[in-house]
Amino acid sequence: MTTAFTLFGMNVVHDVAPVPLKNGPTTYQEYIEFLKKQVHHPNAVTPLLMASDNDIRIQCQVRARIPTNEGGEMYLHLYKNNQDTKEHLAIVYGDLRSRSLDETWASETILNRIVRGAYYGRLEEIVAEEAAKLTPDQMDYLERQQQQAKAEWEARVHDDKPVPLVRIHSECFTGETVHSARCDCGEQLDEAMRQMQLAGRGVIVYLRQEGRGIGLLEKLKAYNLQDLGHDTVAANVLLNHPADGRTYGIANAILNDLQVPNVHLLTNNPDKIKQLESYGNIKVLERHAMIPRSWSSTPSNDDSIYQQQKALELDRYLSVKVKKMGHILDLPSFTQ
Ligand SMILES: Nc1nc2c(ncn2[C@@H]2O[C@H](COP(=O)(O)OP(=O)(O)OP(=O)(O)O)[C@@H](O)[C@H]2O)c(=O)[nH]1
Repeated sequence: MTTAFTLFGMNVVHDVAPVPLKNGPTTYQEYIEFLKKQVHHPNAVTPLLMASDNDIRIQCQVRARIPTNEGGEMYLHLYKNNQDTKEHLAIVYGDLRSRSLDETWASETILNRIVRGAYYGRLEEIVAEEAAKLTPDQMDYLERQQQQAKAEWEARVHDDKPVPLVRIHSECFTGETVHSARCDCGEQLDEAMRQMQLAGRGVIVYLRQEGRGIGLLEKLKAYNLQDLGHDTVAANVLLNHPADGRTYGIANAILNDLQVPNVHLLTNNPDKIKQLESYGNIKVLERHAMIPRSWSSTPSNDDSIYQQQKALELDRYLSVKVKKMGHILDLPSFTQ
């Protein structure tokens, strides 16, 4: 019983004392019915998707806090758009806010807003054992606390905030989930998160463009062609796909929604910079190189044959990105 209570029974940390409870539901069933009305308000409607300059429409539909193993935390933002059916994400560090998430939906309750993450400040449990005592007064309490938290957030916002670190990262199930050593994707994602956590501010736009846009099915076929000796570019082409089929219009719209007109972009890929800036609303003030970990030190002869073989595959992949895809990276002498 208490699990359901803690799901919805959250509040913003502030020094406002909870209002005394009165006229509340008296049974568990009454309490659940009361909360359901707040969460699934019959008249709450999704607003029209937000239009951006390039006619790509996106909307942040939900945001949630994610604590990480390293001790920091970020806010995951989930976006819908009018270009595809994918759930693109923004991993946000620090005080950046989504315009489309913060919009007020018709007839929504304060609990609607909290459940979809459009709240200010921080949430903490206020309801556990005594949940059945909750009353509509509790909603007024949340309402007042949110107004206060929003006012505090607005008072803290200054124009002179540092330019945020930004990474536009394409999904790589093999590199990020099953830790494939064929590519550096997992390593790059971890490094971007590490740097943003350290800086306290930043965004990783996580695009569902698996396999440079060809999808996992085709990427796995491409891996078999690579095992026959074709490189990562040739394998795509042999399967009748472009070497890189990705676009960055949705990333541009997401960054626009998060109100970051200037960015320091973590990338080696010139195409990302060119495409991102082509819409005219976002400027890449600095590019920060993503140097592969294995290229920042010379490989050791003590490595096992297996490790050397693995390193060879990754080096080949990285070299092709430099030689054939124009990535901006110095090739270490041992790959030439
Ligand atoms: N088709 C194909 N896709 C691959 C292969 N290895 C990795 N990928 C995909 O390549 C993409 C890499 O994305 P990113 O790391 O965002 O971009 P990048 O082009 O390497 O550029 P930066 O990392 O920003 O320098 C992901 O979508 C991976 O799934 C491969 O061998 N074949």
